[in-house]
Amino acid sequence: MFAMRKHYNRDFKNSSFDYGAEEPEVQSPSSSDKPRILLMGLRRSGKSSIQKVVFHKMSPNETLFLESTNKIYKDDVSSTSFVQFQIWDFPGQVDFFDPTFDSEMIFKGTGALIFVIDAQDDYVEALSRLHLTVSRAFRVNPNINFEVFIHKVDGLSDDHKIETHRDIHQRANDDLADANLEKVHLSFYLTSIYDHSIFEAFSKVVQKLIPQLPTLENLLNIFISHSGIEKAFLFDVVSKIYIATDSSPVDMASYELCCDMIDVVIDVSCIYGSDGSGCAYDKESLATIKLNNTTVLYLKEVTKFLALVCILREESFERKGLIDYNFHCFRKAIHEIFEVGGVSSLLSEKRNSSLKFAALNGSIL
Ligand SMILES: Nc1nc2c(ncn2[C@@H]2O[C@H](COP(=O)(O)OP(=O)(O)OP(=O)(O)O)[C@@H](O)[C@H]2O)c(=O)[nH]1
Repeated sequence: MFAMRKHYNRDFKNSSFDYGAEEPEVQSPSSSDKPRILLMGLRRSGKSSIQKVVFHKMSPNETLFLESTNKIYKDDVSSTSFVQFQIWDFPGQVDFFDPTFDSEMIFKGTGALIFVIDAQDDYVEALSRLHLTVSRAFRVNPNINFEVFIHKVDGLSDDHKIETHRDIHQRANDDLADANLEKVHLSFYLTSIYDHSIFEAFSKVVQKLIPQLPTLENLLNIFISHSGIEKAFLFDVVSKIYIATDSSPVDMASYELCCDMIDVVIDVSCIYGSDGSGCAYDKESLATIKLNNTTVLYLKEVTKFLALVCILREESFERKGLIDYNFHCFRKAIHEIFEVGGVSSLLSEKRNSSLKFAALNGSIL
C-alpha cells in the first residue's frame, strides 16, 4: 500500500524546495547562533561536489563537470534547511601566509572544519596540509570540531578502505602528537558521493552542532518505545541529513531505506502533485510504504523542514491510532523545544505538563 496526502512540487532543475508557510513555524536557531562549517582540503579532493550533492541535489555524475573553486564560496542553506548554518567551500590551495587570509575572522565563528582527503590519490601532501590547517584553526578557536572525510572511497576495496582509514588516522594523530597538540581531537569518516556515506557523515557533523540533540534523542526514545516502533530518524528533508535518531544503533541499510523513502515521496509528489500551490512539503505531508517483508515505513511532517521517518513491523502498525497520538505529543514537544528557544524550559514543568505519551497498554504516561 502506498498512501500519500500531500502534493509536492519541486523544480528539478534548480532543485529548490518551496515548503510554503501555512502556519507560524518552528524557529530555527537565530542568526547569531548560526554555526559555520568550513570545507577545506587539496584541489580536486571533492569539496564542492560534497556541498552540491548534499545540499543542492546535484547528481554525483554531474560533479565531473564542476569547475575548480577560485575563491571562498559561502553557501547559506538556512532558507531551505532546518539546520541554520553556512557552508564555506574553500579553494584547494589556501595560503595561510597570505596577508589577506584572515584566520581570526574565519576560524572564530566556525563550528566544524571538514577536511577532505582524496583517498584515491597519494595523501602525503594532504596530511601535511591537514596538520597545518588544524593547528592554525585550533590556535584561533579550540572549540572547533575537526572532521576528516577520507573521501572517494567508492574506488577502494573493503580491505583497502580499512587500511587507508587506519593509516590516515595514525599519521594525522602522530603529526599532532609531534607538535604537542594531543588535545586536538580528529574524527574520521569514510565517504563517497556515490552512496549514502556522505549523508551519514554530514549528519554526524551537523548533530554535533545541535545543542538540543540529547533532548531530541530522549524524545525519540520515549516515542518509539511507547509506540512499538523499531527505529526512527528525524530528517532534514532537503538534505536528507538526520538530525537525530533514537539510541539504538544506526545500521546503514535502515538509514538508506529512509533516505530512499524521502526521495520517493518527493519525486512521486513532484510528478502527481497538481494542486498548483507550489507547496513541496507542509504539515499534511504523510506517507506509508508497506514492504513485502512485513516492514512498514511511516513518514510524517514534524516542522517546515523536518520529517520523522519510522521503521516498524506490520503488526505494530495495527496500533496506528496509538502511534499517531504519540506522534502528536512528539511533534508538539519538538515545536516547544524550538519555539521557546532552548532545552531547559522543555525539561522543566512545560514538558511535564504537556508531554503525555500513551503506553502500549493504553495508559497515559
Ligand atoms: N570517485 C569519486 N569522485 C568524486 C567524489 N567526489 C568528488 N569526486 C570527483 O572529484 C573531482 C573534483 O571534485 P570537486 O568537487 O571539484 O573538488 P574540489 O575539492 O572542490 O576542487 P577545487 O575547487 O579545485 O578545490 C570531480 O571530478 C568529482 O566528480 C567521490 O566521492 N568519488
